[in-house]
Amino acid sequence: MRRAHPPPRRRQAGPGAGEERGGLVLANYGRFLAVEGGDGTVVRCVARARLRDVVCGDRVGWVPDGSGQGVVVSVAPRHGVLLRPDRRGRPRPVAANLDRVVVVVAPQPPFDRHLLDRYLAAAELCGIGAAVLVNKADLLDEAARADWRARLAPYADMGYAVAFASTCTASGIDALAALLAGRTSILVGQSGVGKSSLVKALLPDLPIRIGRLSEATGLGRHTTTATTLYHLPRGGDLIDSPGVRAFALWTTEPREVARGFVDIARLAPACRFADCRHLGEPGCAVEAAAARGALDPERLASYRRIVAG
Ligand SMILES: Nc1nc2c(ncn2[C@@H]2O[C@H](COP(=O)(O)OP(=O)(O)OP(=O)(O)O)[C@@H](O)[C@H]2O)c(=O)[nH]1
Ligand SMILES: [Zn+2]
Repeated sequence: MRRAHPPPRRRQAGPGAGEERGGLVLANYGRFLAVEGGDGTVVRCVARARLRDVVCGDRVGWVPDGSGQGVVVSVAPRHGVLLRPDRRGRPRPVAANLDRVVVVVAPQPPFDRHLLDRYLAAAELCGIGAAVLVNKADLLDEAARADWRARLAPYADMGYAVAFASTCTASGIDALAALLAGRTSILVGQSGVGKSSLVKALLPDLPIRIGRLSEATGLGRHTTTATTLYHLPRGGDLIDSPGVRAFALWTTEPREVARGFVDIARLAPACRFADCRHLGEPGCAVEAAAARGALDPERLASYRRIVAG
């Protein structure tokens, strides 16, 4: 539960304490954060102990500690926090202030529809918009591309942007850059679909940026595995999260899971029972819609698989 009243904010005061400045968390290395100050410089910071889970994408207030490092003393209210379950299954933030989750799929490794549904449900539950990107489009002839369009048509109908790209031929990369411009996005998807390749295609100077970051933070070997925010050349930011690209939902509670399925959530108010779980109850409008072809039966199957745990 959120507290009705936030605890009073302790003021940083006294000799030697710098003035509070605004910053953006570029990366989180566990104990240390890389914070970009207003002037674009990057400072290594630690967060006040009471500030739990300061993550990549957070807008923070920080003060210099007098030795070239900083202390994060406040975190601005967030929107679009992507969660993932920790080892005990409790939701923990991965990144904050996200506008879009881009779910990357590809002809190779074999497409896993259930996984796509899980990613989209996670984005919905976190209140973040989502898009589906078919990478490795170079492997698709015209007929195969039409198959993919048909397969993803239900998602386009739900309002998700569907795009094609290839990092090999560079086709679709410009369109992807346009889709990402002006927003903060994160790429997720199963291992091997080409997320690293896409990040490299979108940020041609990636090794230089990683070098700058590790220089500024003095945390060389951590910088390639940490969740990191990069400014995109055309505006907007891309968060690359190598360690957390595959994630499960943190809930199997039917009503909560159903909120993650926009097509099911739209139908649910017509179910006979207000607390219908869409698991075979009489008068279930969701099941009826799947039976008459108004709901993709595979979406209902995905929903039921998540609820089954
Ligand atoms: N044909 C084809 N292969 C690609 C394309 N993009 C990436 N690949 C290949 O797909 C394989 C996996 O690419 P990665 O970028 O490492 O995939 P990833 O999704 O980052 O994988 P993880 O790091 O395991 O999550 C590599 O062998 C790439 O060369 C593409 O557009 N077309
Ligand atoms: Zn129902």
